[in-house]
Amino acid sequence: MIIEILTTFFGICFAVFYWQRRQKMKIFKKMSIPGPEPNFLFGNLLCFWKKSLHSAYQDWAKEYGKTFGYFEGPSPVLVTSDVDLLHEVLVKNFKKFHSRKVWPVQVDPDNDEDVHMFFARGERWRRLRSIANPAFSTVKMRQMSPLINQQINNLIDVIAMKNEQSEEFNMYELLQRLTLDTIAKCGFGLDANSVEQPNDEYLENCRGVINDTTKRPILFMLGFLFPALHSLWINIYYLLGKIKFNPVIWLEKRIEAVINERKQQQRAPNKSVLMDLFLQSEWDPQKTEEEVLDENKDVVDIIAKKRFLSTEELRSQCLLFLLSGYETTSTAMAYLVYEMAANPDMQQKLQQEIDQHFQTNTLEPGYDTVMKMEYLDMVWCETLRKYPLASTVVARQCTESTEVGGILIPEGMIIQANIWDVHYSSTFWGEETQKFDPERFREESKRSRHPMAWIPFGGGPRTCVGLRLAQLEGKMTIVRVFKEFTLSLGSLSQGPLEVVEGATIFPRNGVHVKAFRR
Ligand code: HEM
Repeated sequence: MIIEILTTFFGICFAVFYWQRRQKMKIFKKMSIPGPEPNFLFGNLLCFWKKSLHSAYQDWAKEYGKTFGYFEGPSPVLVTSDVDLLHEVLVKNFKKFHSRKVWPVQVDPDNDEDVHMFFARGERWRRLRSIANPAFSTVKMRQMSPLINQQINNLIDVIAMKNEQSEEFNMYELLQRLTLDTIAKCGFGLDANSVEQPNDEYLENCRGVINDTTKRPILFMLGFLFPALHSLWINIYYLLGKIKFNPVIWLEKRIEAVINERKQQQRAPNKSVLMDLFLQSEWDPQKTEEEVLDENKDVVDIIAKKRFLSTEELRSQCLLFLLSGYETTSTAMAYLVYEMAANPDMQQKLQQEIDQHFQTNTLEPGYDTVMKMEYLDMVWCETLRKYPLASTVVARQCTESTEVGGILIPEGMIIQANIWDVHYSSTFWGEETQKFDPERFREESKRSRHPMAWIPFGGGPRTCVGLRLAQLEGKMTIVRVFKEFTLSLGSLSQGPLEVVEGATIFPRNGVHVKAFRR
């Protein structure tokens, strides 16, 4: 009898659950948006078991057109490579699309304390972003140039050594070390030298964070399948971190120690160090909101509030900059190096431009000179067109139902930009989109192109805040490496470059090269 009652009870629960899911999954049909048929439990998530997001999106775009819908568990995601629709969502209607996609195992963007700019939304995002923006101004970039040059010196020394020993080496690995040292110096005033120290703890743990999602696939899958149980998944995540080593928690603690050390030193803030800018904005945790506002009577309340970060936000913001400063720029440079080594004629052209701007070997390229170099810019832009390595993060959640491009988007729906499809579209880039061709970025062709045709850094008010730093560091490094060396592909990087998707899309086996002194 009890067994029959239990069976009936669970049967009814399952039927209700099944019916509700199926109802939710009718949404794209009601909107007349095509897409792959979802499974009632997984949605279309099982497709990503074998394929990365960006390649599945490209395949689906071929089958269903520029705009289609799929499901992550029960959550609908509208994917689009329609540049007008993207412009509406990212730029024109930003007010209703200011939120990013909320991942199943991440902090609550509105209620948790330790939220950084990437996850924040609404007013909180506005405040965090307005504090971070000045750190990436042109003036700051000029101030950071000498610090970046110091870090590149170490890289050049290592390449010179490899050259003397006629050794093939993984340039991607070295570039990761360089970008970590640079963000450590420019971001936190730390003298790291992971370029010359193979087992650097920061590097190991940053790599650990980037690979974190792939280490807990079951937890992340559960999070996608049952998003309503968000707080359960996040608690399990932290619990696992206590039982088993978690690099995120390790880095958070180290950052906290660095913050405390810097506070105790009580020295004048260094204008070129990001953390000092944040420290000046820290809300003294001992003070109440009224006291802070009282001390800032000269400014209107809301503006006074806008100037401050909580201690938890400060720590999270620093961790965000450490990770984003390290991973993305090194990957972009690795692709650029690969293309230059694979295309010696273009490498030679780049070297000619470098030689025109820098006559001697003892060069210290700064912001103003590298920004003037036209061919370097064309090579940089074409690299990011061919390899939009952070494309999967360009997504927005609709916070208020609205019509865009003739489609009524309901509140809560995710709009995902299909950047690979845009960057490989023959409409903007001609027929040979697989070919690496910097000439696409000659000034005159740039002018006539749609503003959303090239968006490796995303678009609208939430576009990448570190764009200028990435560009400066990337270009300065390339100038110095190719001024001194000619690179050719090593035996381990012959053949087409295989890419793999993690936090970014990166070369699976690195970029192996041989260096020859010029
Ligand atoms: C080549 C290098 C880089 C690429 C390709 C890249 C790409 C991106 C992309 C696609 C986004 C999402 C934009 C959107 O949703 O519209 C983003 C956001 C962001 N990036 Fe970068 N990035 C790079 C370097 C950096 C660096 C060096 C930093 C900091 C030191 C940084 C910090 C951030 C932050 C904080 C955000 C979040 C902005 C917000 O939500 O307001 N990025 N980046």
